Amino acid sequence: MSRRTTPLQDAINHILARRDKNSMLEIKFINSVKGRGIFTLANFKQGDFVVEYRGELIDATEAEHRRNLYPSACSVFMFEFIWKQKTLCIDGALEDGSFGRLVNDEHRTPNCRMKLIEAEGKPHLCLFALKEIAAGSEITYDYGGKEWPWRKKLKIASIPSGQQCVAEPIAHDVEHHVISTDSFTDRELRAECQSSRPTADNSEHEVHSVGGQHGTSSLKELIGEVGVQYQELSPQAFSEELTSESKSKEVPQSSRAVPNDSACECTIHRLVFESVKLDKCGICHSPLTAIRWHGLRCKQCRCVWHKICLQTSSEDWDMSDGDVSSDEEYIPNSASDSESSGTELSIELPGPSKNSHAASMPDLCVTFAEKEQTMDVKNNFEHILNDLETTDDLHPDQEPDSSESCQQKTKDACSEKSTVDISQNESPTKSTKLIKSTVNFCFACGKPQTKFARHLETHVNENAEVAQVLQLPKSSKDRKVHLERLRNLGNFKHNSAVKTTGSGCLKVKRISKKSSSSAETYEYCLYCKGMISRKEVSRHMKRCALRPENNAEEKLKDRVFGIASTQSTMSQPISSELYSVLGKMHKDDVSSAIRNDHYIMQLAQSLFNKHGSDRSKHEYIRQKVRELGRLLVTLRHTTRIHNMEEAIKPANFFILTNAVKRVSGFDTETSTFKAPSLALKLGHSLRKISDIIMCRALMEEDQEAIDSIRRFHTLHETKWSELVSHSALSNLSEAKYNKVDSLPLTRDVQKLQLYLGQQVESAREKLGDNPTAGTYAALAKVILCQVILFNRRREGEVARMTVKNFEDRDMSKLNEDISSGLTEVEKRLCQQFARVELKGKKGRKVAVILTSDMTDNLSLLVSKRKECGVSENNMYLFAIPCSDGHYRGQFGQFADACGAEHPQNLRSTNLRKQIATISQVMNLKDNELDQLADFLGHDIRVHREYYRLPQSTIQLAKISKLLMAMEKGSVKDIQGKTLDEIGGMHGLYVVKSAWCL
Ligand SMILES: C[S@@+](CC[C@H](N)C(=O)[O-])C[C@H]1O[C@@H](n2cnc3c(N)ncnc32)[C@H](O)[C@@H]1O
Repeated sequence: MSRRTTPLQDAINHILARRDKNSMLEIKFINSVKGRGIFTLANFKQGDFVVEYRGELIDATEAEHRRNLYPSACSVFMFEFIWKQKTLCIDGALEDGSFGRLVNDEHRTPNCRMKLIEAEGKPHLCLFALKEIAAGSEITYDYGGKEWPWRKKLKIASIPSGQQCVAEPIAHDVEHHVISTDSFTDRELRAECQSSRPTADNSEHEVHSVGGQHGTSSLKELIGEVGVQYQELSPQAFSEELTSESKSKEVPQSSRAVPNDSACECTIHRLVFESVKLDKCGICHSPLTAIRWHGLRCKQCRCVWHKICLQTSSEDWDMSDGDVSSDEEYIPNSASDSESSGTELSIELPGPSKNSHAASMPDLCVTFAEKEQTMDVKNNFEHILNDLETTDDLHPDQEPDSSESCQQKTKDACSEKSTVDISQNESPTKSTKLIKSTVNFCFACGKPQTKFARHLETHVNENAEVAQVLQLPKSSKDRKVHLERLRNLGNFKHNSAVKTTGSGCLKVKRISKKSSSSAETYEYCLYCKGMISRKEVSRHMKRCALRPENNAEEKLKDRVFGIASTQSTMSQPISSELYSVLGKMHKDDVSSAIRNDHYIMQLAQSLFNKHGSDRSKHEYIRQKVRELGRLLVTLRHTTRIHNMEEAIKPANFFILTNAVKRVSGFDTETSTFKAPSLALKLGHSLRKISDIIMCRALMEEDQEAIDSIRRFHTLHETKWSELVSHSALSNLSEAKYNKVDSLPLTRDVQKLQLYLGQQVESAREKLGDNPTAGTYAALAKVILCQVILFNRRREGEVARMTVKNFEDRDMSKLNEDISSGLTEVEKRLCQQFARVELKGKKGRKVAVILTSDMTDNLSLLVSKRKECGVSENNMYLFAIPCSDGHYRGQFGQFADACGAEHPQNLRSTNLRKQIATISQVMNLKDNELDQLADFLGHDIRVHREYYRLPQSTIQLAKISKLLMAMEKGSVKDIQGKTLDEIGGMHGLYVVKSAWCL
């Protein structure tokens, strides 16, 4: 009996294979504070190897160098330890899809413990189960140390985790003794796991020695060892650790929660509002994107945060200094100037963090309602975060309120409550907070302003548009309209950045008290670009001062889509026609993700540019973008990637492929996809998106982005096939193995033909007697099937035939010269039949032949359109009354009713196969076969390859004759004969052949 692999061996196997236990573990997004975590899919036993903390092994100097280079959110992944008297580090900053780097801290009841394992002469960090771990549990271990902010017993755990970047490496509680694979046995490991199960009180101090130094040290010794280890690892960090300790004693209780960033010693952050590029928010860790976003940066420690993240965690921050003004621009306190709209709002974005904010963070607005906290925050954040001021709703089309009345409203609102949390009425899952604001973002410099018109004066010399607007008379309507436009433009740009990065606050134009507070319920006005509640947007657009006169005919019902329609000179504008195409999608998180992703919308626009004029392709466009939308939703749920631009980054390639596999139902055990074609389609779409980003980068001359996309292309070309498409293609072809052919029987087809003929007759009579939408529909549906069946044409091609196609049918007389080459029967047929040309698959011209009866019936149908309620705008011949669509040629109901033996085989695809196959039996000449293929709209190559006698039949009936002849050694008998001719002569062999025994 084979021995069970020991945990140690198991660890080493996984180390050497650089593999995680993919079938036993999974990544899950927990909340925006903790981020992702690793969860079990199966049970683990005590002592089992769970996962390796993989990354790049580097020395202390390189680690130091990288720590200075990395944004703080990346350096939390650097895990330092001592090995053979040397300080080394595993740098897990690269999002390589491995699991170990995502395991979170738990110091009271961790279920795993970190061990050093030596394999191939190198140290590896591995987690082993401290106890039985049931499926569905989060894997945790004790990071060690004491100063992790999330451990503090404060109300929230929302301290910027990125802040511990420098202190973190020394705080990871890895065993500081090297565990050599020689001296370290599994028994020891298991025993050690048992003995080292930490208790709530002492877990932080427990360090166990195994391997070289067996036995357990006393607590005192261990604390000493940890101290020594601190000094050995990073003296600077150690002293900073001490400094922060002592500082925490000096500052008031509330400031203890200020992240003790040992790099900056910031107990008080000095915030400025800045446009940042590569840094991740210190709280939610997103985004890391080439697109700039607006964040608050501490002037001292250079850390950045999203405004909303900071707001949410602000109750634990000591900002007593109050120095939170921008470097260049002081943002005044509250009063809006006469030209500030004073009506703006900020909305927290929906997204992966939405629920988690609701679940795990204190509700900011509720917190502010508590008196003491309100004072703290008001004193310290007001200048920058004055979104929290309240003003009443204003209609933007109305004249703005005077500053006095605005202030009065502010006071009124404040007296009720410091802020108004409209979302409190909403369900907890829809926890979008609406925070009233007087801030507008300047379109020129991107900074938030409360005195917008006054601020614009600073741009008067550099921007002709601003100069023009500001020279208009102060109280003129024109000036107000143009200021409003510029205000919206700045907010629109801001929102675009927020949406692209997937996090932050959206500025909306005004809030409807009736409507939901979810950001998804806000849309853009096509004219002024103001963001308005969906319910009100049509009404607003009718009256929008910026609506051009020639837009009067524009259908206001057309959906105004989301913010991803970001219009920049480097991206193509999203057309209102595309909005209405996408507006027909089912409203769910996928469609929301689509409309809020800039590059999915850009891809949709490209598809629309190509195929938009063909209405039948609209569904295809929707399908394409929905595939990507599903991928994006998966990425958002399982990773920190929020948008397609981030997903396309080379560093995220593995994450992306994993997400594609997940969406396509990849099973790691069997290496099969549930939806292999989806995986392939996503590969193509991602490539297209990367091309779109490349185009933008080329236009912007953004070398960084160009290089990044080139690297992505290289990865896509070299790795995609290995990771995704190869398996997907094999799955697809394997699915066709041994598939039973389901060709319809000729007698079934005849029954169907007969039945359809009868149905046409009765439907025709009914329509003649009583022309209603119902009788019209009955005739349209049955003739459609009749035409499809007769022509063996693709269902969609006939169904999309237009009235014009029908009216333009070829009714010309037969050319005399041509007719001389035809037989009598053929001539008669030409006189009887009409031929209609249509656009078929891949834009090929295909023909439909109509018998004289069919032509008569279709003419009747056309003549009754108006009476039966078919809209004049509906161009389809088989139009649905009161709709702009057409009927589908579905045989199902007719096939069931006609008495066929195998009604399930009576489908348009099978009927096409039947004619193609029977044509083989007829032994048509090559040119005849090509004519048939042309008529059927088949690519000739495809036709020859696929629509012949079922391969099995050909092999059994024909090739076998050849093989048997060869087996019998009678090759000379079959010389010069076709496969068919061999038949009779060698029939005898069939019985005698060994092949048949
Ligand atoms: C090595 S990473 C772990 C993976 C991380 N959760 C992620 O999604 O990338 C360490 C970071 O995770 C977060 N973290 C780990 N344990 C946590 C806990 N118990 N509570 C809150 N945040 C935690 C902190 O932000 C920390 O800086």
